[in-house]
Amino acid sequence: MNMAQTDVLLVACGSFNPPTIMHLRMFEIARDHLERLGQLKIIGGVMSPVHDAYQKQDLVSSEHRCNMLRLALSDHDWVRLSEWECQQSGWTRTRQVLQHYQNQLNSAMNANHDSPLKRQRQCSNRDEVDDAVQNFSNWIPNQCASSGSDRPVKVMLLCGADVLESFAKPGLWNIKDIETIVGQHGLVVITREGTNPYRFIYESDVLTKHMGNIFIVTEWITNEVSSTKIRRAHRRGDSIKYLVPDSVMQYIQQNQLYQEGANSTTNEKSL
Ligand SMILES: Nc1ncnc2c1ncn2[C@@H]1O[C@H](COP(=O)(O)OP(=O)(O)OP(=O)(O)O)[C@@H](O)[C@H]1O
Ligand SMILES: NC(=O)c1ccc[n+]([C@@H]2O[C@H](COP(=O)(O)O)[C@@H](O)[C@H]2O)c1
Ligand SMILES: [Zn+2]
Repeated sequence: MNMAQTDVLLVACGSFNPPTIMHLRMFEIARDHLERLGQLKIIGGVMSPVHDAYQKQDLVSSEHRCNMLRLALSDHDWVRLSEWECQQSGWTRTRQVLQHYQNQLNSAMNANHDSPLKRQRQCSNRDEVDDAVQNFSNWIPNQCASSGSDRPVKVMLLCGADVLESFAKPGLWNIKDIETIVGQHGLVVITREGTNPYRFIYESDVLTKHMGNIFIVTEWITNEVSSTKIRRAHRRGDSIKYLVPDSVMQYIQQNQLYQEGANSTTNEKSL
């Protein structure tokens, strides 16, 4: 392995209402691209569905969304579901979400090895270490838990270019949060129809300042599936097979999600 490599955990935040094949593809596209560049090693991925309090149009309960993600990821070898956001008392800003995973990862890595920190904690606060290991094991990539490596793992945000462009929506993102996300964590952005992430970075001082930490990944095998389009198709009785994992499609049918009448009469935005 190249000694200059940094280990990375990719975290995708979103509604996943429902999870689509593109949500899963994002991780593949990102890993291929980043590993080809040579400096980053992707040791795992986490899908972190947003809390019900996010109150996006037609958002089904986090219980359903987590169940669907669990099914979608049941045989995934390197991406895991984290229910942490959904278990909080309200919506958590993305900077705090990333910070949480980074903290968990740091303490669990320390707990995992016979580090001075672990020895210190064994004397003073054993429960905290056990908690970290417990929570850690739910979403931690296997190779990380067993790597025996003392190298830090960097938590990066994985998103589509529409989320990057939402940084400019007045009142939606705190500028300090953006600075922390791009400056300390880093951003992996998958291109999406109707977006121009290169121009968007050019037009932003803070993004330009941290552009070394922003990776734009062009999806050449374009696929404009979105959860909105899935909900719409299902509501109209059209097939959604091959657009969501089969297990997710069955779950939607069994639980009668996204039925006719469930949506508003307004036109839904596609991203
Ligand atoms: N086709 C796609 N190409 C690139 N990124 C995508 C695509 N679909 C979803 N994403 C990304 O997945 C993450 C989760 O998004 P989200 O749950 O909003 O899915 P969505 O398909 O955009 O759903 P909705 O239509 O309800 O907004 C976001 O970072 C979003 O940009
Ligand atoms: N200020 C913030 O931290 C902020 C603002 C808007 C959306 N988000 C997050 O971005 C994701 C976007 O999801 P949607 O694309 O489904 O709206 C969600 O996980 C949401 O929590 C974060
Ligand atoms: Zn979206």
